[in-house]
Amino acid sequence: MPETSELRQRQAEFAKELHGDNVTKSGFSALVSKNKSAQTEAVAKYLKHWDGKTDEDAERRRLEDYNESTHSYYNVVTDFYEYGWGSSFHFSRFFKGESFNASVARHEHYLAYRAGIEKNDLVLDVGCGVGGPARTIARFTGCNIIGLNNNDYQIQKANYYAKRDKLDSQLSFVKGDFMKMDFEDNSFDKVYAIEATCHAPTFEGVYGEIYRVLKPGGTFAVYEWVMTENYDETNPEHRKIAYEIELGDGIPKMYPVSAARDALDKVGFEVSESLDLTDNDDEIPWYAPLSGEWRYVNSVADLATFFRTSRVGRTFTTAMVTVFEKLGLAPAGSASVTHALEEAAVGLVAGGEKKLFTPMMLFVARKPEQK
Ligand SMILES: CC(C)=CCC[C@@H](C)[C@H]1CC[C@H]2C3=C(CC[C@]12C)[C@@]1(C)CC[C@H](O)C[C@@H]1CC3
Ligand SMILES: C[S@@+](CC[C@H](N)C(=O)[O-])C[C@H]1O[C@@H](n2cnc3c(N)ncnc32)[C@H](O)[C@@H]1O
Repeated sequence: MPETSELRQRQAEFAKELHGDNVTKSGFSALVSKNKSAQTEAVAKYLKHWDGKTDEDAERRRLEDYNESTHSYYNVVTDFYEYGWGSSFHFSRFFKGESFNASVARHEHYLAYRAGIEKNDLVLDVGCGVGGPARTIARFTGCNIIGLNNNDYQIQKANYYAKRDKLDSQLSFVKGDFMKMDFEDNSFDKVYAIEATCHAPTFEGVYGEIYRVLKPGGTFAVYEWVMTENYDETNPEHRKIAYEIELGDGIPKMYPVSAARDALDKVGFEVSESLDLTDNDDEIPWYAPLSGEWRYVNSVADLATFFRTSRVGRTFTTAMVTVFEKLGLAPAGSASVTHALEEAAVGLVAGGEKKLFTPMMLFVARKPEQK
């Protein structure tokens, strides 16, 4: 069910009740500052469909509730993401000698390069998070970016960070559902999406909206989350891994790469690139931080990140949050969020190791000039 004006208003009011007005906090200090009853409600809204079932009816319920479910997911995980990962909520390739932050930035630069983004372009970032990639790409290209996001808390943070970094003349972040955008047809020179459109109930729905708002001749570039051609939905072990990724990452349904590729064709794009960036012989795999393999650490600066993302670090965080919750310092339900995130980590690493899943299926597509 796409966003309605009533849903938009209700989500904005709920976000204010849950997070308050202070978006400068992150991590644990943000967690303990939440309105406790609102946080418990947000956790329940996120987890209500995750009952272990993968039958058609369960999938239908999750797909129908995609907007509220994803909005709730990011209400309860954003502070954990910033604490454990930073302000760019995506994976990247890693190269020896390159720091975690350098890898993240290079991954964003590469997408901007493949999208052909130029100075003064008006660019749409679909599912913009707290604006990490938009800040990097705006600095890298000199373009102007509008970030679209259906999570109020993240939009507030993104606008705050843009002002803090003196990028607010190039960047703005607005509320909206990428399945039903408020933008006019043919509004943007370029569009990109980084690990966001996988939250859509259908690729055709979100890609169709992206096609509509892109100018004729414009380019769309995306890092998409898909199951690879090795994935077999009828294989219980495979389906369990996909379910862990869906549950732990707030995704109503993980689709195969063919579904994304077919959707691009169906809505009218001319696809010039379709490349799984994990299909390589990199010494350090994209899931390295979640694997807990310390041999992958490239620099002292990365030790804190690798600790927080490793199984040991995740267990420590879960233990801390559990104690905070028992002492009444953290809202009820906070520990269950860390358990869901643990499922995400386990499913993502398994999906990566078995080559059943990729978080960086690169598609580059063009909207034809008007005939
Ligand atoms: C949800 C989508 C489409 C993309 C997000 C990709 C990643 C940024 C996240 C996926 C799993 C997340 C986890 C964490 C940070 C962000 C992710 C890697 C934690 C390391 C944050 C700290 C917690 O204690 C453990 C989390 C494990 C999962
Ligand atoms: C994993 S985060 C990636 C954020 C950002 N692209 C980055 O790389 O940091 C996915 C983003 O998609 C947004 N999102 C999910 N469903 C959405 C929807 N229906 N409409 C707009 N944004 C949505 C989430 O709120 C979140 O900001």
